[in-house]
Amino acid sequence: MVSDRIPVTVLSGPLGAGKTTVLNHVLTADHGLEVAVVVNDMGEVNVDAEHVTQQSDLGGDQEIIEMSNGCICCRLRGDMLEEVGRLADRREFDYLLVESSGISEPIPVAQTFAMGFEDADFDPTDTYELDTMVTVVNAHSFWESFDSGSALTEQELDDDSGRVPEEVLLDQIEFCDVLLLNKCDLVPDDDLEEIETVLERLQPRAEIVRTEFGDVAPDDILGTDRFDFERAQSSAGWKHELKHDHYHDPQEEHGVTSFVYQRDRPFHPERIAALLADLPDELIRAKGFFWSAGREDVAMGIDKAGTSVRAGPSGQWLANLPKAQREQYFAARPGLKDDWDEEWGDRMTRLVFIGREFDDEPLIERLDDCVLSDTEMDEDWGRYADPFEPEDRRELALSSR
Ligand SMILES: Nc1nc2c(ncn2[C@@H]2O[C@H](COP(=O)(O)OP(=O)(O)OP(=O)(O)O)[C@@H](O)[C@H]2O)c(=O)[nH]1
Repeated sequence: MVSDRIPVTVLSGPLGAGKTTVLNHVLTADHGLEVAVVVNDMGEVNVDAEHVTQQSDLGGDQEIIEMSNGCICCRLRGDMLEEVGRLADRREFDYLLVESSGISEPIPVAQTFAMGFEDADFDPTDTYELDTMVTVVNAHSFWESFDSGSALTEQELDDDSGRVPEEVLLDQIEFCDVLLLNKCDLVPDDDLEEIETVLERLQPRAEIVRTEFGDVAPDDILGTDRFDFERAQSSAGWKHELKHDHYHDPQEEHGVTSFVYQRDRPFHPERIAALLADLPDELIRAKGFFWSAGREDVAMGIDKAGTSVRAGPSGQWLANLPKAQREQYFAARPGLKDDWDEEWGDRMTRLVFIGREFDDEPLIERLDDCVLSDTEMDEDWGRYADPFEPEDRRELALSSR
């Protein structure tokens, strides 16, 4: 290895996807590395760490740090740094594997290793180098995760974040370098192809590896050198789609459809709010921004992950910025000028939809019905009711089963 820092692989993925199974598989594999392990579990007793110790023949010289009663992406961030700092002092290992809890959000965990954390004494960037972010996906329950949002238990969600399992799972999928599609033994090949196609749409940059009982080759997740914070952060499929310069036709493959919906006119606020509360169940992901008539001051964002839909004020239009500041954006990204409208500037709608076995045309028609008509374009939009501005100005959660 070129760097003398200790490489780190982080395993994420929902409860029961197979993270511990993968961990055990890798620990007992023949890779010649001394691996230290941090296991994060939300429960009082760290069941996972017990499993790791019981199941792997660690020969007594491997170190397992258990982090219970909290999540390493939030409450235990500082604690985790302390622990890995202590480990680093001894430096009796050459690789660090972290199994995060099912509800851990990958970005803060990655940030902790890539940038340190607040005023923690230990700076991990001196000693550690984030090598690979891995997400373990349960092929067997993948569709259920999006149908019912029941992939994680109530207890697992008790972390005050207010986020539903599908949102966390999508974060884990959209921010990673390697996707392990585990439990492939339980799913027919056709379904696996469909799931893989969805995963590719959600996260085109990741390497997808099919596994049974976590039987991954160590090289697939250790020492891959794939992690790059900037790239990981912009690697979500919807970001790619939004960056397409222009609208592209719906793409259908293995029953998976994705398309970008783009319009220059605003939506009628109440009509689009009603539609967003009633999106087809087959839609797995919807993301992007839209223009709501009467709210020329702010771009509205949509974030649909499975059955959870959030929409509300989320960003600035360049048209609202002082001219000098706007010019700076144009200088940095000349493409921005292409869609500039004389009257309305960059106000427009651009949404990405990714779904499975769904017909895009009826949805496009319904979206078009929400766009202002010619007559409405001449109305006083300020008189429209605004369903997107709740009192506390937080995002409006339209539906979350
Ligand atoms: N059939 C099948 N079962 C599997 C596979 N991988 C893991 N399992 C089983 O699934 C269950 C959960 O696996 P774990 O490895 O504990 O899952 P986890 O992601 O660590 O779960 P938490 O730590 O509780 O979040 C265990 O009973 C495993 O034996 C697989 O590929 N196929």
